[in-house]
Amino acid sequence: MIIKKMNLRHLKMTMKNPFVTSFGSMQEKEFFLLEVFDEDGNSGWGESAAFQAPWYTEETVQTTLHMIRDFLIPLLLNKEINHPDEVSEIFSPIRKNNMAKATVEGAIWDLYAKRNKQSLAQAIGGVAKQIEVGISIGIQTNTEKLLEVVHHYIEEGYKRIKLKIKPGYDIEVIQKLRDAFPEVPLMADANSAYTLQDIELLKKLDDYHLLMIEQPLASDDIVDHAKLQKMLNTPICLDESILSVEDVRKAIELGSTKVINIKIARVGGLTEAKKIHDYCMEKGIPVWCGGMLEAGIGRAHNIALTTLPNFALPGDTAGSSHYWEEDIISPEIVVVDGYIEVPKGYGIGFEPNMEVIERYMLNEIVFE
Ligand SMILES: O=C(O)CCC(=O)c1ccccc1C(=O)O
Ligand SMILES: [Mg+2]
Repeated sequence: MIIKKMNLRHLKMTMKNPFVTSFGSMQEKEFFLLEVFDEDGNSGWGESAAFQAPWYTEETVQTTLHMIRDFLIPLLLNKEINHPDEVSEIFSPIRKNNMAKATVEGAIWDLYAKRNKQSLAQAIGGVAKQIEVGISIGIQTNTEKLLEVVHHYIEEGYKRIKLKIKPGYDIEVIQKLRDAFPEVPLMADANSAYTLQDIELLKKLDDYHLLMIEQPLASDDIVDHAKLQKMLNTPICLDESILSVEDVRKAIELGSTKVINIKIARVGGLTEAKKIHDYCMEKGIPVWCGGMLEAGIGRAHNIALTTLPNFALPGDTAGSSHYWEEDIISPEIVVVDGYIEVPKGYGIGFEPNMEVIERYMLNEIVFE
C-alpha cells in the first residue's frame, strides 16, 4: 500500500470525573486522531495517548504534534509499505517518542487490516472473541466515597479492581477495602510513588492477597524492583519501566517483575506490544493491557491487542461511558458482566463518529 494522504485532527474532551494519581488530577484530555489513506481511498485510524503534562512519561500533547508532523509523517508520506511491522523499522532513526510513533503505527495497522478485509484482532493474530476487563480507580477524596465507587463497579461486573495508591493513601485504605470486599480481585498501582526506603510499608501489602503491585518504584528502574521483589510475596507488575521487549527481557532476567502491563502507546506501537506479548508467553509471564484514559479509537486498539492468548489477566479497558458523556466511535464500547465483545468488522471494527469528532476538534492538518 502507498500512504497517499494523512489527516491529523486535534481534539479536546472533558472526562466525566477527574482522574487522580500520585501526581495530581486530570479531567481535560487533549489528543490527536491520525487518519491515513492509501491509494485506493481506504483509511485507517490511530489515537495519541500523551497527556498535556509529562507526569507519566516525558511525552506531551505538544511533543506528539512536533514528532508526528515534523518527523514521522515525512518518513511515510507517499512511501510504499507492505506490512505494518515495517513502520517501526522506518521510524528507527528516531529515538523514543514511543507515544507519537504508536499513533502513526496504529493508523497503519487499522488501514492494513481493512485492506485485507480482516478485523484488527485477526490481523495481529488474536484469538479471543470476548475480553475480560477490570477498572482503574483514581485516588478518592475519602474512604466512604472510595467504598461506594468500588461497590458500584463490582455491581457492574468489572473483573478486578485497581486502586491508585500513594504515600499516606495506601495500607489503611487497602485494609478498609479488604474488610468491605474480602474476595474481590484487587491490585494497587503506585505510579512510582515509593522507594526502597519504604520497604517496611511495602511488605505489609503481603497481608491483603493483592493480585499484584504495579510500578511501586522509580519509573526508569529495574534494579531496585528486583531487590524489592525478593522481599515481597505480592507479585510486582512493571508499567512505566517497560518501553520495549528488550526492557522486558532484562527485567525478567533480573527478577524485577512477575507480570507486565502492556500499553501500546508506551512501547511504541502494536508491533512491539505483540513482541512483548510473545516473549512473555514464552517465559511464562502473564500480561494485561493498560490504559491511557483513551477515547474510542485508542480503546478499540486496546481491545484488539487483548485478544492475544497471553492476556491472562483483566485489563484497564473500561467501557466508553465510564470516561465520556459521548465517545467518538459508534457503537460505543460497552462492558457487560465484565466482558467486552470483540467486534467482527474490518480494522478496529468501530466507526469513527464524524459528527462527535468535529464537535470536539480544535484544529486539523492535512498532509498530501
Ligand atoms: O483507565 C485507564 O485508561 C487507565 C488508568 C490508569 O491506571 C492510568 C491512567 C493514566 C496514566 C497512567 C495510568 C496507569 O496505568 O498507570
Ligand atoms: Mg500504571
